[in-house]
Amino acid sequence: MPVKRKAVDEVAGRASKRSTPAPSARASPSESESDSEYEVDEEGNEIEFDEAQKARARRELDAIKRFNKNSQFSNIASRNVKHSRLFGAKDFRESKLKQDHENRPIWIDARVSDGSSKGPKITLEAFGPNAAKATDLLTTIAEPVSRPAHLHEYRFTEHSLYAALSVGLKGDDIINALEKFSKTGVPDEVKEFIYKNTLTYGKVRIVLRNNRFWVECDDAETINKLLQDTVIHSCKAAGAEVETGIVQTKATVIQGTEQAKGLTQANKSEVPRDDPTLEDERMIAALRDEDDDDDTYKRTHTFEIAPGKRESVSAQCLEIGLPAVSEYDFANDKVNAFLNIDLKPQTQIRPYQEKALSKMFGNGRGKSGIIVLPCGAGKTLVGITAACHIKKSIVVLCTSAMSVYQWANEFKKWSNVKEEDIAVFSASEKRKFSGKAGVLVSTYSMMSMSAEGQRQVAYDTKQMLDWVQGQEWGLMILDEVHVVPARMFRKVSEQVRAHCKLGLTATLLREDDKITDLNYLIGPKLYEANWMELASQGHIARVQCAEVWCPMSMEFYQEYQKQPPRKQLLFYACNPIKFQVCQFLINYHESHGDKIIVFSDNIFALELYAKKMGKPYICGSTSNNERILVLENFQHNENINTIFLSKIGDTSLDLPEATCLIQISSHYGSRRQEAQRLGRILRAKRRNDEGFNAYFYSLVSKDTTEMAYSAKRQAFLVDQGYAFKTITHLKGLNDDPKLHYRDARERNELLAEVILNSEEHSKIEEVKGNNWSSLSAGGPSAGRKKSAMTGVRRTAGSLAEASGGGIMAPIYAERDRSRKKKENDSAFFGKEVRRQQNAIKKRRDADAEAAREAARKDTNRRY
Ligand SMILES: Nc1ncnc2c1ncn2[C@@H]1O[C@H](COP(=O)(O)OP(=O)(O)OP(=O)(O)O)[C@@H](O)[C@H]1O
Repeated sequence: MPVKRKAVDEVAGRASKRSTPAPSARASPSESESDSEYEVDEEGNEIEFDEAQKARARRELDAIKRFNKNSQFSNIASRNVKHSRLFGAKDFRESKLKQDHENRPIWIDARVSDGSSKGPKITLEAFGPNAAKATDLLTTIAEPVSRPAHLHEYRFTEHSLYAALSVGLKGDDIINALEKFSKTGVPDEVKEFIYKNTLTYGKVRIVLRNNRFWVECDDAETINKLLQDTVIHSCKAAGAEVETGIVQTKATVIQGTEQAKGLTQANKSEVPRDDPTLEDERMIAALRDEDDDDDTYKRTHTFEIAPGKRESVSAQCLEIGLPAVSEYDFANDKVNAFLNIDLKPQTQIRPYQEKALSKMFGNGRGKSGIIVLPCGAGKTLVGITAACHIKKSIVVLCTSAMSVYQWANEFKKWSNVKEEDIAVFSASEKRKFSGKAGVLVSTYSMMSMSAEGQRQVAYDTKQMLDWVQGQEWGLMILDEVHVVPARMFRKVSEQVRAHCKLGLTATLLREDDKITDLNYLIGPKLYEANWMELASQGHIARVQCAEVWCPMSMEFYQEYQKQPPRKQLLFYACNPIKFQVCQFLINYHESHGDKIIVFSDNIFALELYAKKMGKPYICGSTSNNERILVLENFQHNENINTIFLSKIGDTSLDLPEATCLIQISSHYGSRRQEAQRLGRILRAKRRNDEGFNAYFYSLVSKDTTEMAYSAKRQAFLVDQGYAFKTITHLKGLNDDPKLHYRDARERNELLAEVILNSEEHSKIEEVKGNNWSSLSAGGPSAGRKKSAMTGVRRTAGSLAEASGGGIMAPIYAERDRSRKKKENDSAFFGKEVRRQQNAIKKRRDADAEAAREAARKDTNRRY
């Protein structure tokens, strides 16, 4: 029996088999009419209409046209979208679709600014034909804003256009490519925006070669214009003249790629080229960084800048509308010592890692900027490959002492760098490399301890800082770059004279607006990976996300409403129904072979849940040995399938066994924390098993402020394409006899505890002494060795800061624990003091127990 599919549906805006236009799109009637007369059978084969059917279709079409003519929608369109603008989104109905718009996947919004952000917006139909090629183009010329499953949104910015220029594209190339992919043509406003930003950007380059700065331009006219400016002219090196020469602009082959290993291009695993209708191979080749022999060499005009005048030239170039970009010509740097470092032969970088690096080394020179890859996608290897490419001294800055050792180990794991060529600068270890060039790994806080700083700098630290200052560094790698505030970065820049900077992060976002600082401090975002694409390729796990609504039990909700906001947290975190949901999910996933991490920022709730369910937990106060024990058991003991973690487990936790994550209390509306936590299960070992999914549950107490926070927290992940399902009811929850808090007495006791503790414990954890060395890639035992070696304590900045809400997320102050211990041990009255402290503690515990008992009785009486 044939299934009728009339193309009139399409005119009415409904979906058809042939095309999937954007919801508000309407093809011009002539195009629709020519398409209108067919039907398809169950196999999908087209069948011709007979005359009667054609007549009926025409009548329906006429009716729809009449309706559209009279409808309010057609009025909006004819009024040139005067009102639709009020709704924020672009209405494409007034745009004329191209004849073959079905083969073209992008919509371009003509508006250069929508009030909140600048730059034209592009919407990509990720399901349409040519979407893969259009994605290649858009990731090269625009910034991804949001990439859910079917419709992706991008935006042009000055920086994204500059990044496009740096891989050899020109303004005309960009417009021509857009024209090919666009359904409606490139609006004039957008062309103007592209020309304006590509005409000047990249025309002037400040190149660092052999420790001397040069101004470089492609055309003589621009260099003459610069020299006519009195300020720039005065910054020219004494006796320097304009030199004209040829420079190599071809991208060098990135190590660790198949190309580097001499494999043929034909064997490359890349996005398939499925479309013969679009023929601009040259543009596509540029996007894919393929060989383009014509562009290998280019003529340039240069003059040298006088020592110390680089900043002035840069500022003046900006002033006269010719912003200069900085490049490091490392291949021709004969002054700085060569570092013998290569990736090990067996190291193979992944296609997205190669793509990210090709943006950095697009024309054979090093450009500073930021690479954004999801947690667990291998940022470390990207940094190491960049180091192997530059082959000069490298400095790596991380957020904690633990990461310092991880980076040093990863260098040894992936590259052939010699042990003696790796220097470490942390609170507990200060080791220089022996040769002229090497790799130094340190923390932001160590490196920003300047002589004029607030803290007294120890002698060996000062020695080390002087040594760092006395070197020229080819590349500075900034790990977790989103946490670095401008003032700290300036301090670091004073210490480290780096020719090129690479920032690495998974979440280029903070709840304050400090993230834009990174643009001018480090450089533009060079590459941002698509989380969903990486998941579909098996590089990170596929994750099902769900928000589970947990109604508050009646007695809890009554008390919750009476509390001031600062005390409410404990009520919604300890909601007995939330507890039951958590227990139910744990039972369910354990029985399905999952390993589960439960996260709680609130320590009272963490302990309550973990103790009641008899599961191990780790928080800031847990000793290092205990942490290692818990984690080792989680990894290797089949009876330990669930652990509870406080926020100290948000980052740096490498537990590929974990396949399910449940969040019971979190840091308000922090999008970053949500993404970092999700990152803990993205590395799941079983990610390539057939049909495997990891699970991320966020438990939210219904009708509380937690719901608003939860929506905000999810925003970043939703933009990455994760769909959060809302679960309002768990089947079987009410009938499960094993669940706690099923009877009112038990709930009342819990309520009494919560009331009693709400003053003191309605907070989230302050991270102190967080040493995650045990969680490194080397596994728990590696961690044990390291922690014994380092013996450092780290205290974090304020909590708001840690989530990005303040000026600085974890600023770690490191100090030697052994010294503190010695001080305590040598205290003359040490023993007596400890005895008295124990007595006081015992008395306090007894008082607290008595108060708890009284409160319990009181609540039992009331409910
Ligand atoms: N090209 C590659 N080949 C094989 N393994 C890789 C490759 N790239 C990364 N990995 C592995 O992926 C895992 C995650 O890498 P890494 O720790 O660098 O991720 P990350 O992006 O820094 O994560 P996070 O943001 O959570 O710190 C590591 O076990 C690493 O060895």
